[in-house]
Order: sequence, then structure tokens, then C-alpha cells
Amino acid sequence: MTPAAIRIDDLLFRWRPDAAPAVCLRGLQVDAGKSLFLHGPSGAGKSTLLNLLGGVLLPERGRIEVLGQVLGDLPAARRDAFRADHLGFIFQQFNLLPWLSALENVLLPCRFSRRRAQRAGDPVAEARRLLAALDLAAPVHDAPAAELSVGQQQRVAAARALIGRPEIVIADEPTSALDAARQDAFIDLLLAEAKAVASTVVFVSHDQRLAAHFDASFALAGELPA
Ligand SMILES: Nc1ncnc2c1ncn2[C@@H]1O[C@H](COP(=O)(O)OP(=O)(O)OP(=O)(O)O)[C@@H](O)[C@H]1O
Repeated sequence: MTPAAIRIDDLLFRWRPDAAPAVCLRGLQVDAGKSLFLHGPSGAGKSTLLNLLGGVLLPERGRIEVLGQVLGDLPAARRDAFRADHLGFIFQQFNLLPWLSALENVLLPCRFSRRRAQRAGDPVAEARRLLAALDLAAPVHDAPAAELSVGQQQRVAAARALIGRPEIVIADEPTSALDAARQDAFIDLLLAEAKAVASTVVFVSHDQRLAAHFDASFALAGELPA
């Protein structure tokens, strides 16, 4: 049986005790090495769920197990270390450090996680390999992130998420700034690289057209009554 990379049971999260649940779901499982497309309208709780998966937020009720670890069982500092070691994130706005080069941005996870650095082997060579695999030519590697196009920034963000072979890659609507053809090409590159290192991918978007690229999809319904 394939082990689950992510297992969620009976999850409830509210931003405030008197607010409607931002996330409420009975169960969700993502098997190791598979890709999940998570969709739902604006405000449905997609980003909130990703923060719960990363252990940035803790649920009011229920259980989130990532790679066999129940996140709520870890103290905050160990949750941060677990996230740095095992999860690669691509953020909506990419969150690159503009004064660093593309290459230096890709290397950042190796500074925060010894495990990611070790798994990268030669981190600089691996960062350059990932950038090239994501269709970024060598001159771009050394350019400051501030000087990159949106499409180039997105590929740098993807390489940064993938370096050191994290078991799980989480992408929060990273394609919305691109046209349809470029969105498709980006997703194919991301999934190919993730598959090559057997990473599980959770990809969030409101654009259901993208679902066809993924092994499975899951809909978040939107705000529920308190
Ligand atoms: N920091 C916060 N404090 C309080 N409420 C929040 C916070 N972040 C999100 N929310 C609320 O939680 C709900 C879910 O928001 P979330 O950002 O998870 O949705 P989303 O599906 O990612 O939306 P989008 O597609 O627009 O990014 C919304 O009602 C939102 O207003």
C-alpha cells in the first residue's frame, strides 16, 4: 500500500472563535508521489488550508498528519524545522528576495535546513540544474530577482521549492499572472521535476481548467455557517 503523504481527518479551523469556519473538511488524503489539485472560489479557504498543512496554523479540531507526523503534536520550533526540512513552498507572490540573484534565492532553503542542503548534494550545481530544467538560461541565474519577468520569477520560486528534494511541494496559485499556454507549460515542468524526485504536489488554484494536469482534485466549498 502506498503510504499517505498527507492525511486530514475531521478538520475545523476558524480565524476567530465567533467567525464562520474558514476550513471545515471531513477527510482528505494525498498518497506519496501523487499530485493534488485543490480548487474553490475566492475565500473558500485554500490558502488557509495550505498554512494548516505547513503547520503555520493549527486546527481548532481534527488531525493533520504529514509524512506520518501529526503536526499538532510538535512544539512550534519543531514544526518550523519540520516545514523547512520536508516542505517546499511556491507562494502566490513568489516571495523572492529582490536583492539576491535567482541562484541565491534558490539556495535559501539549504541555509534554513541542513537536511535539504545534504539532499541537494552540491547545492550550487543542483540549483543551476533545477533552474535549467525549468527553462532558465545561465545568464538569468546570476541576475537579481528584482530584474526578472513574472514568468522567470515563477520558475525561480519553483526551483527554490524543489531544491533538496522535499517530500511535499505546495504551490499557492502560482500561475494566475500568466496566460493559459504559459500556465500549462509551467505546471508540466513543475510536475515533471517533482515526479523525478518523487515529491508529492499540492497545487491550489481557482482555475478549474488546470485540473487535468493532476492525479486528483479536491474542491473546497467556501465559507460555511458558524
Ligand atoms: N489572517 C486572516 N485573519 C482573519 N481572517 C482571514 C485571514 N486570512 C484569511 N481569512 C479569511 O478566511 C477565509 C478563507 O481565506 P483564504 O485566504 O484561505 O481563501 P482562498 O480560498 O485562499 O482565497 P483566494 O482564492 O482569494 O486566495 C476568508 O473568509 C478570509 O477572509
